Amino acid sequence: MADEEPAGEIQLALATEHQTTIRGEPRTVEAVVIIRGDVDTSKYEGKENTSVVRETKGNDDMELDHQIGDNDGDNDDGNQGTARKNPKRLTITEHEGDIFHEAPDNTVLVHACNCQGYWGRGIASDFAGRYPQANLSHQQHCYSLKDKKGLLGTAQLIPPMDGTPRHYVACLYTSVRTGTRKSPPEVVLQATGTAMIDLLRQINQEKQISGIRVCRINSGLFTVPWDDTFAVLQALECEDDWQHTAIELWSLPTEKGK
Ligand SMILES: Nc1ncnc2c1ncn2[C@@H]1O[C@H](COP(=O)(O)OP(=O)(O)OC[C@H]2O[C@H](OP(=O)(O)O)[C@H](O)[C@@H]2O)[C@@H](O)[C@H]1O
Repeated sequence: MADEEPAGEIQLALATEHQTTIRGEPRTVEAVVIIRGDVDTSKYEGKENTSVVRETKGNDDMELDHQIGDNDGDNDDGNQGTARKNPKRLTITEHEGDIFHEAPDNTVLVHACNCQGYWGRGIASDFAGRYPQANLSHQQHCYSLKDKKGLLGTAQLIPPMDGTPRHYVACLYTSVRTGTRKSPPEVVLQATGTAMIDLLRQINQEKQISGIRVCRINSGLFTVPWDDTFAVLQALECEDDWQHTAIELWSLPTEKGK
């Protein structure tokens, strides 16, 4: 795990400059430097496209309630502010089987992620094996932010970049960390709502998407009861002009009926 590595610095020169948007702010990153411990970072001052990230220790999850999504009280995420009459909801269909199996080109495959930039275990490790370039994009996205927990409650939609079949990979940042330091369930659930809306907004700006497949996010290593996450998804309010509001929930045969 990153926290256990010795002090020092790691430089990641990105193969291609990375364009990303975080909370509406466009960012361009060409190199990432990860600092651990007492390292002089003054040589990186003025290098605009270099993101210098300092790894921090300590459990910061409890600060997060105040940092999820847009908390400025306006109504720009479709789920805050004044209630809408008869809001459009997601159409959710349930499917049994492997989420990856025969997924058509231009399907979005959705999973939940920590904000640290690694897909270590669970279905995340399957994504890492199948989509190595998308994994790199995910890492760059996380390391482009000085304070990674700012990703909580946001989503990253990664376009197809690993050959065929052409699949989009979507990361819902629903917990800052993982393992024993994962975010508490109420934080994960709140983040799931805002992240899913963020993802749907991005999906609905894409022209070629053919479908959206979601696994039972949060219900494995994040240990949030599936019914709670399902209720969050059912309650989401979609924008009226969104074309993509149908999601497929894929459950493994062992999970069906639970
Ligand atoms: N092929 C397949 N098709 C369909 N469903 C499949 C499947 N394979 C597994 N599932 C199910 O997919 C759900 C999610 O279960 P997971 O435990 O993976 O994820 P989660 O969302 O609770 O937690 C996220 C953290 O897990 C990772 O691990 P690390 O932190 O990296 O170590 C990440 O990086 C995050 O941090 C469970 O219902 C699994 O049965």
